Amino acid sequence: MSRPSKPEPSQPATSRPDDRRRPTDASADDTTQLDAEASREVRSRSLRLLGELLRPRRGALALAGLLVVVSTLGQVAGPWLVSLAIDSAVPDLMDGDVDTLVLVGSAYLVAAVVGGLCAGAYVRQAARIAQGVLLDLRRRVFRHTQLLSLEFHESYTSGRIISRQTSDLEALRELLDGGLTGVVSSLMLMLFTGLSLFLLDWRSGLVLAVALVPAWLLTRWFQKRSQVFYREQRTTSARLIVKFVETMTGMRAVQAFRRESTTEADYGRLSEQYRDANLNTMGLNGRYQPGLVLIGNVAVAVALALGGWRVYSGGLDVGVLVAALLYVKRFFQPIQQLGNFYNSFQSATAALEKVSGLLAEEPTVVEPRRPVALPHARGALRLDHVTFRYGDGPVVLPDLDLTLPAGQTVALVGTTGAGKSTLAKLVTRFYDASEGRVQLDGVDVRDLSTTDLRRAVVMVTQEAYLFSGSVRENIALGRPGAPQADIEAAARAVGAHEFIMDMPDGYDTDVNKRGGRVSAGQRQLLSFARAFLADPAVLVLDEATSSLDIPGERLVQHGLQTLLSDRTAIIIAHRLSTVAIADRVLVMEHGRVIEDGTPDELAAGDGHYAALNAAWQDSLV
Ligand SMILES: Nc1ncnc2c1ncn2[C@@H]1O[C@H](COP(=O)(O)OP(=O)(O)OP(=O)(O)O)[C@@H](O)[C@H]1O
Repeated sequence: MSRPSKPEPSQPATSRPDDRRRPTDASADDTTQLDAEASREVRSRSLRLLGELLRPRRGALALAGLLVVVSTLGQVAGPWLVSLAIDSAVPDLMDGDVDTLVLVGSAYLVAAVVGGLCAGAYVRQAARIAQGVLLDLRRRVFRHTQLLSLEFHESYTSGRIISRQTSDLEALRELLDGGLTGVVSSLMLMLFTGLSLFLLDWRSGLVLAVALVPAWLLTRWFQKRSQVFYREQRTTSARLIVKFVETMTGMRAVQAFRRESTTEADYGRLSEQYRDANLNTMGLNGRYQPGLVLIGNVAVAVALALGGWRVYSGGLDVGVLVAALLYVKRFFQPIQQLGNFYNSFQSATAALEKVSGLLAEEPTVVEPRRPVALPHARGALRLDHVTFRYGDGPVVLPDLDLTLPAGQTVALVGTTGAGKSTLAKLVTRFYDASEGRVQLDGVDVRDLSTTDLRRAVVMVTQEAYLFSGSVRENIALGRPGAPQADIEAAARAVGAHEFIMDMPDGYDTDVNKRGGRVSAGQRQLLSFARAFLADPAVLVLDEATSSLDIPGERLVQHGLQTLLSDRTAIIIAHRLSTVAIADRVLVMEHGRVIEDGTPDELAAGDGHYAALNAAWQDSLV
């Protein structure tokens, strides 16, 4: 029997019902427009996360604050000391008194040295805080994503998860690494420079205040536009990553269905959109920055003209004018940095919103608070009036009532979409029943600890996933810490020992290196060995559909029989040979068991199984 292969987990969840998406959860994170309430919620969620990350670092933050204040004071003291030097020290020197100049000069030096040292210490301190926050976040995102139930992973594409862990964390890194440190010191510098100017000469201060009006208007204009452009930049970049990851992970399907030109065209279109979004933001910067420089220079010119006139008419000392001009000039320099920062701030806010959305997702399958201990399960299974639907979707299993005695081998057969895999996912508790319960040895699986459950029930999936590492490590996953003798015994039992010994380094062969590549059948045998070593009471097996050649199938069949021995087994069967070794066959359709009996009984009848069996027999001729 052949059937279409399952959707790759990384493929977009096009068939999933979208109506259960909440505005604040991670599935809404690709939306560019949110309504007011949703965006408030998203913002407060991001701020909560930021608070959680910063709270343990309060002391370090206070120290950074102190360092930045001292370094800024050191910087703003400069122009004021210059004015003192011009207006007092130089005249004193002309009168033969050198002390003032020495005093002012020394003060300048001390201010410069202390300011410089504190600025350096501030940068290092800020970097330590930023890196600590990023480390926490990176670990949290990874840990959390691993903890989330299969339901989440089946609906959230892997491209999007990769986006969270890479480009979103990268945006936060950029902000924390460079931007934020610079902006805090820039803001401090502007504040202190403005204050010093007003204290030194309030009339020049007024020139600055007037110049701030167009600068503020320009900045508002810039902010509004860049907000849109920046969101666009981030969404187009995320789409690009998603497309890339999906194409690469689904490469086999892409090539098999000759989708190369379509995917290339799609990717090219997304790349162009990304380029346009980048050009938009850069174009905006190209107008904002020169605008600010112009306003700053006009302010300096006006302050110079007015101040020059006042010096001429005796209302202002030259030194004060020089210092005032230095202050005005300095005031505008950091604004440009603020403009730049605003961009990375935008990306980082969007990134934080998405990351906090991911972290706000909760596992749908939760560990019981007070688990019932089941250290040695026998393997008796019961599905007690189980009804199941994915999320708010249609009912997939309606009121299924089934008893599987310990030690029975049950083959599940049925049309595609009948609910066989769903049944397997309920028994292994990757999902919880919507109604009714699944029991193992009379205990509801929701009351078992994950450790007991995973020890008692093991699932061998179609893909027979191998982790990077040696053959030995891959088998040992069944029982971590198992001695070599047990690993080898497991491999021998399922018939994998011979081909393992033929590999370049035997059990130490790396499965991902050349020479370590294994065939589909061998891969299955390795996963059987892993399950054999785990020795569970219940085995759930999604039999591979890949057409093995006859010797390969025989090998796998033999391995399978040893693996089953006398444990309870549920096999989603695709081969007649597997069904034949089962004690019982369940034929499923639309989530219901429509036939139930031994293979011989059912084959002798005139139901679905008999027809299926006849077709199988014919295909063997
Ligand atoms: N993660 C999911 N989210 C929503 N619906 C799902 C999900 N997985 C499966 N379904 C739906 O549930 C129904 C049963 O699917 P299931 O995979 O259990 O069938 P199956 O009998 O194992 O089919 P196949 O032999 O093709 O694997 C199908 O209609 C399918 O579309």
